[in-house]
Amino acid sequence: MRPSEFRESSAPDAVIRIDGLAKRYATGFEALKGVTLEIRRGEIFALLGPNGAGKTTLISIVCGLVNPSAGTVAVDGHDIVRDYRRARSAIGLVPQELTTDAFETVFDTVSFTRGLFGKPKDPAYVEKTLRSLSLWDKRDNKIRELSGGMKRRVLIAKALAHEPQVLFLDEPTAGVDVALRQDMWNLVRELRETGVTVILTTHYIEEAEEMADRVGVINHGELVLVEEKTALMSKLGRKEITFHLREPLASVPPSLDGFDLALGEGGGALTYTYDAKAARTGINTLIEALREAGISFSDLETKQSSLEDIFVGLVKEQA
Ligand SMILES: Nc1ncnc2c1ncn2[C@@H]1O[C@H](COP(=O)(O)OP(=O)(O)OP(=O)(O)O)[C@@H](O)[C@H]1O
Repeated sequence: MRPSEFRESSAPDAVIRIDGLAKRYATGFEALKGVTLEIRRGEIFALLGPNGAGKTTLISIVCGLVNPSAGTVAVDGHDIVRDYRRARSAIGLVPQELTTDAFETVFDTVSFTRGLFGKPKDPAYVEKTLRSLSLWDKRDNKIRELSGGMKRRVLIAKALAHEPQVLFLDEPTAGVDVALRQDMWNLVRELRETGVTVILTTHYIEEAEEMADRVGVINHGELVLVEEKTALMSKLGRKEITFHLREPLASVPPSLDGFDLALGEGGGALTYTYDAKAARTGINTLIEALREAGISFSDLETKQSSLEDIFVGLVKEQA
């Protein structure tokens, strides 16, 4: 199966439906090559991918900032092209950095953003949002007077100002310290409790592991994998141990059949794949079995599978 043909079964309650989405920039570069994806209402979805994979392009199209070359996107049932305003008002976008409003107060900037979406003034809603983000005490502070962490919270408050159903977070913890990262993660979980669907982009596996219900991996403009987080993490937890043998083997002896082994380097290396998170990895038993089989090794090395390996594996599989 080619990555561009990747399809998941249709979700019963999808808040976003992306179908065959492609983007070719004016330079001729194909940033998206037919992405099909459904985001379920109320989930936290992490979009992972290396630099230049197409994450920002995908989000920008869904948010109406970039025009697609082909394909369709519906947000809460509204087509992003034909019914742009309604689709856009269902979305809150949290950018990476705050660029304006430095002299405005926290309360005013959030109220103003609400107005931009044509929503009537609702000081009670703004208060509730600021309280939920621990910003209420800072409501009369100017934004430039806030710490970096508080500024990030203001970005979220602004994105929530018009009561969107879906919140996009673009690299929410890029360049933030560990404490603030934990803080952001808690915040996102709390948002989900309120029924908001959250889609975040990240380079950090750890972030996806902590927060996401499902993970999508995008590479070279193609969605190469969409999986429940737990299933993906078990793949990421796999490790390899390679034994460099003193004497090359023609084949793996039958006494070692019970182990997940692969013979490489012309029979000179034996690689064992195991689950690093399992209570029993089987390494000790394997070493005993090797000794019993009279196989001795001169060196060994271990390797943790990374997101990169998963990409490589997926690309190979689908080539
Ligand atoms: N306006 C543009 N014109 C031409 N090419 C573009 C344009 N915007 C993005 N690209 C190219 O499209 C590809 C995907 O870019 P995109 O910003 O979507 O990637 P990304 O996954 O968000 O990367 P990062 O993690 O670095 O933010 C890149 O190769 C980029 O150079």
